[in-house]
Amino acid sequence: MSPEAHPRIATVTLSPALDLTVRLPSLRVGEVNRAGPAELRPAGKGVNVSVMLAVLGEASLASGLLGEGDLAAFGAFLRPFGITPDFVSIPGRCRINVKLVETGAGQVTDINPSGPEASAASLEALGDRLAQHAPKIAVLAGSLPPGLPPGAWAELMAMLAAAGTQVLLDSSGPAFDAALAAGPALVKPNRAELAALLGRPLPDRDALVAAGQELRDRGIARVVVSDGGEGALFVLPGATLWATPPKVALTTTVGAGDAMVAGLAAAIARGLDAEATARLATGCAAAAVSRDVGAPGGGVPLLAEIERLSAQSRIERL
Ligand SMILES: O=P(O)(O)OC[C@H]1O[C@](O)(CO)[C@@H](O)[C@@H]1O
Repeated sequence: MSPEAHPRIATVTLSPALDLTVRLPSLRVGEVNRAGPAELRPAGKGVNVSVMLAVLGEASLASGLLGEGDLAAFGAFLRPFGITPDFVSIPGRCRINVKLVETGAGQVTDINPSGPEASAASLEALGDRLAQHAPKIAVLAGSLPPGLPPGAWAELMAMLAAAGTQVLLDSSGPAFDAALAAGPALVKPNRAELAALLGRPLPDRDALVAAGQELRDRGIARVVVSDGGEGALFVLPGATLWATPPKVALTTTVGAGDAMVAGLAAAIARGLDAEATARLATGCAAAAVSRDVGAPGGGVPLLAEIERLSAQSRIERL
């Protein structure tokens, strides 16, 4: 089998989407808004992670549950990046997630509807397939489709445990909560998601660090908390760090967290130390924020830009 058939990293998206990105100077709610050309492209958290991994030179398997009517379009999008699509097909079409990028205020409004319903049998088929691939690392990312219980990620993790796969988890709400007990190797909530999980506000850096340590005490070896333009907290084996990215022009926040997760997956696959991990993940997120979303193919960042922003990120030991 070719090495590409067995990439060491798999991404799993249970509710992929076509992202419809519309750029306009400002959004006038309740009025007719005219905009330039819109862009529609395959996305969803794990899919975005696979694309960013490709930029970093890491082949990956993009898997998950995908509407049968979208398999061809996702395959055609992913293959040129060297990504191996391997979705379990479910009836219907995936959701269309709307991203309204206001160029004036530099803010993004996301509308993420629910996708087609998935069955327990489709999740089991996916778990079997992933266990056969036995990737070194699996990135489980995004929300759950209707039809699956909050324990869906935990169920997949149990199936991957026998294969010795390390799981990186980026989810939120009850699905995140339920997956914690299944022992992910890394979690990457943002500040709001972590506050929701712990049921208390996390108003400052001290509160975030305490919350990160709390998850470490629950047995999660790596806890990364993203905090927008402020940077991110990295509670990693041997070091607790805060990474601050250099100031970049904000084009879109869509996919910045996914880019950070890609950097984390690549860092673990490469055995990077804590500081190099924080640098790479922060550089990936900053490059995603400043990329030209209007460029053909959704403006995928260049590796050189990621390297520049990684090198310019400030790392503090806490
Ligand atoms: O699965 P969720 O949480 O609805 O997130 C999906 C959305 O998140 C993104 O992956 C950005 O993080 C978008 O591409 C996608 O529309």
